Amino acid sequence: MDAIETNSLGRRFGDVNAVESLDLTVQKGEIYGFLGPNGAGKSTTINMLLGFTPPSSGSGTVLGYDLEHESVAIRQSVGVLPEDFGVYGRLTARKHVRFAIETKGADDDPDDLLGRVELADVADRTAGGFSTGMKQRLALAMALAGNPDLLILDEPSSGLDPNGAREMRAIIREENERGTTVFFSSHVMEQVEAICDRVGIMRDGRLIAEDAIDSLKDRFDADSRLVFTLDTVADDIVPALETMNGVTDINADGNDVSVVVADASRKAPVIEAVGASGVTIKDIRIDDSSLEDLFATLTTGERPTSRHAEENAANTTQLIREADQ
Ligand SMILES: Nc1ncnc2c1ncn2[C@@H]1O[C@H](COP(=O)(O)OP(=O)(O)OP(=O)(O)O)[C@@H](O)[C@H]1O
Repeated sequence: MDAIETNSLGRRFGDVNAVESLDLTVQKGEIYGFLGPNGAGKSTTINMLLGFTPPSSGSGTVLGYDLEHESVAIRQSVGVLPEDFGVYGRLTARKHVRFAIETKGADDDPDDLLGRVELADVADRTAGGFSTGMKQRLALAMALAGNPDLLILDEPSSGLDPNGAREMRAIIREENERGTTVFFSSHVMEQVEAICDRVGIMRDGRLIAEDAIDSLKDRFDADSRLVFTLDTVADDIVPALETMNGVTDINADGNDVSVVVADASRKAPVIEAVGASGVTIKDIRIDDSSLEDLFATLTTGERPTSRHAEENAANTTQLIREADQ
């Protein structure tokens, strides 16, 4: 049994097809990133999964429960972090969590749940004075009540600074390592690339791609760019590279030569060819397509226009990966 399965699930609001013919499969134990720009249909999908919005067509199950007829059981079994979560300013963190435990009819120790989100030290403080990151983590502690097999997190990192987002990712990973399936929606691509096993990308109510991130990059011809800084650019180097198999674009600018290859396996032959041409390579920079590029390609049909934006995206992803290690 999959954690989430939908079959041709759809929801219309008047003329708007908010979600259309959605076939989604989230396997047990995975971290699944549900991506899409504003208005793509992510929240409507989550609301249907939780039984808050009835579907106009199709069907689905969450943890084996039918989403139309067993939504109470779904809400009892799933931990949810809603996008618009608000705290009760005068209640302590512990009281928030105790409330969630009682609502679920569970018997967790509130301090244990607060410890799992790094809030044990502030259990007696009122939540009104918490930072955005602390509020998000408090909401996550509440979602953990009842030891859910599935966590549905709607934009869990929204409004967080890089440190807050990193803490959130570490906690999500820990919960996943305890065996919890995680389904989270986001439009922050780097967050998803840094943590998810698989992603599904929504556009205009439809799931336009679903796969492991690396496979998605392969499938959508994500390219790699090599930027060489040479001691001198010999006249024949650009024509020689142009004839190489897999090279799709070349630009020479001063002593910099930038070469785009269609897939990552073509990088090594290009580096060898430049080395063998007799020039001295002073520096090589490699930019692999990031999920940000892929997302832009899939959701707008265009590659990012600014090289700078691409570099930023690649660098940010790298920084997030390094920071998480
Ligand atoms: N209650 C509603 N009544 C009318 N239209 C709605 C309603 N809820 C959603 N929609 C429309 O359905 C489409 C999908 O919206 P949805 O909120 O699911 O997208 P989303 O991907 O979650 O976007 P965001 O990232 O902005 O939250 C949008 O065109 C939205 O305007």
